[in-house]
Amino acid sequence: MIQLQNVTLTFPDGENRITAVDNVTLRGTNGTVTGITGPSGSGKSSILAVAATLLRPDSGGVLIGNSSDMTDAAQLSKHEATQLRRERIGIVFQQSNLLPALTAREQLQVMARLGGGTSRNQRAKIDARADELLDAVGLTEHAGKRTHQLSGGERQRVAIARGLVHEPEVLLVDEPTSALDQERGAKIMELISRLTHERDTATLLVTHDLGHRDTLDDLVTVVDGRITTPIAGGAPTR
Ligand SMILES: Nc1ncnc2c1ncn2[C@@H]1O[C@H](COP(=O)(O)OP(=O)(O)OP(=O)(O)O)[C@@H](O)[C@H]1O
Repeated sequence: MIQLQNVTLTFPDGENRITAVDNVTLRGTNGTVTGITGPSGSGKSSILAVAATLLRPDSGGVLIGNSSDMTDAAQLSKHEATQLRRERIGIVFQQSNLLPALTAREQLQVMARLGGGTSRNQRAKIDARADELLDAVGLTEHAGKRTHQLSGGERQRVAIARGLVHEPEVLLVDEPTSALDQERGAKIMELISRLTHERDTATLLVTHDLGHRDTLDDLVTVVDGRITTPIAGGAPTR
């Protein structure tokens, strides 16, 4: 589970500060995809960056885990936050940031080794997991291809597999369909939904595109940094 609790985030804006996230409380539970939608500039990516521990909020908590093993990521040092991210959070952000020199399989192996050990046994386990995930996203045949040899949809699938290879509890996805046509976008959303349910991750997914509403388990709308509408059993607001 991930829960943002009364999170506020501001950025410097000349002599003032702009409030990008305004007292947001939002919960993502295991095995569900929670969509976050809203107009451009409303604070969606900022919410995701706080959830990813990439930005520390001015105030509020970022609770990760279940009640027996709960961490407030907002209280961690930079080093501790990096460690938490490598072990417990999967990130699939815009422009999937795949490394051009690596094959699809290597992208996953490198990511998994950052969080795991380097013994021969651990490496073998990581390699097996990378192959299993490439299979889960339908890319076994493309495992040896480098980034420029893959289509946009294939790159997005590698990015999703990479986000899951260290078996995170939380998966954070920013606009996964923005570079894809309707059909490929629908496939990516179905893939994220299936993997979230199968792997029991708490997935937060930012999207403009409500054409894929059916693949979201919950949906919240952000306007001016605030959550305005929990829809159909959506997350709580404050
Ligand atoms: N690094 C930054 N420095 C200053 N202001 C920022 C920074 N990042 C975001 N902002 C501001 O914070 C607000 C929220 O931005 P954010 O990127 O979170 O919105 P968004 O809903 O994700 O937008 P979009 O849908 O266009 O990606 C905006 O007013 C934006 O200009």
